[in-house]
Amino acid sequence: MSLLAVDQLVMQFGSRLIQKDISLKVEKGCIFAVMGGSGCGKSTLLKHLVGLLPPASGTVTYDGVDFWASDDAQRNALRSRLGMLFQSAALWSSMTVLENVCLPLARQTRLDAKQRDAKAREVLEWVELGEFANFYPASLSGGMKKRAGLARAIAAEPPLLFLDEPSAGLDPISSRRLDDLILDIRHRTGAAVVFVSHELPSLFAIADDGIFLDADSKRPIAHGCPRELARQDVHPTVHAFLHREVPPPAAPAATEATP
Ligand SMILES: Nc1ncnc2c1ncn2[C@@H]1O[C@H](COP(=O)(O)OP(=O)(O)OP(=O)(O)O)[C@@H](O)[C@H]1O
Repeated sequence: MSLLAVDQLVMQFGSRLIQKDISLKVEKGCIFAVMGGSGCGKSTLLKHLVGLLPPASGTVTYDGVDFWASDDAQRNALRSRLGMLFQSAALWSSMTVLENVCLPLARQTRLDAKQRDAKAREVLEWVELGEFANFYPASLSGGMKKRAGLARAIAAEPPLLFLDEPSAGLDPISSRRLDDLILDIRHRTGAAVVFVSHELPSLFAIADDGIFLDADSKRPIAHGCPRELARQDVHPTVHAFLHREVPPPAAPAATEATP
């Protein structure tokens, strides 16, 4: 049974279709990339997966339990097994970095205050922010905020982590450090990671599997490891994305000949 399985998911806002036919599986320890051009629906897909937004149809199952068919108590139990890093890191600005990282420990574990403090400090050391535990988010750089958000996402050691563009806006060295950190988290905790990214170096360096969502046809047009997809004969849009090329113009739609 897969840690996460998505079957025939349809994403829609009102009558506006965003994506359909989304099916995927994520196994323990897998780093899974959600790829696609801007606006194709990657962040929306993550929202459906982490329980923030119900899909129009289709199923999302965790260890065989259908998330959206579950009752509130079951959903909350499933949500507590997921860690999430939002694009903006979404740290609480009125709390110190340490307090931010303690939050999921208070909600999702039975640790007492002293144990929570010790665990949060350990995780902050891990992301190299040990010295910044008592800083407020406003006094951190963009890369440090991302790492603080990552520390908060992993603190309770969830088996599944969702990261929305973790390296967006980072310089190449910070981005590389974040990639190494994600690999290290997988190595240390065995967690699976689902991440959205446009960053080719990150996609090639860390993803084992993935899905490519196409904005034009509004459905996935490739499944697989980005490194392997880059070597294969794939849809021209996927090829252009993975090789950083301008895609060839789409063939004009067939029209009836006029006399
Ligand atoms: N709450 C909403 N209501 C209506 N439409 C929305 C909402 N959220 C997103 N959309 C639309 O859904 C589409 C997909 O948005 P989404 O943010 O998921 O794309 P994305 O692939 O993550 O984009 P990017 O790579 O630019 O971050 C967009 O056209 C967006 O305008």
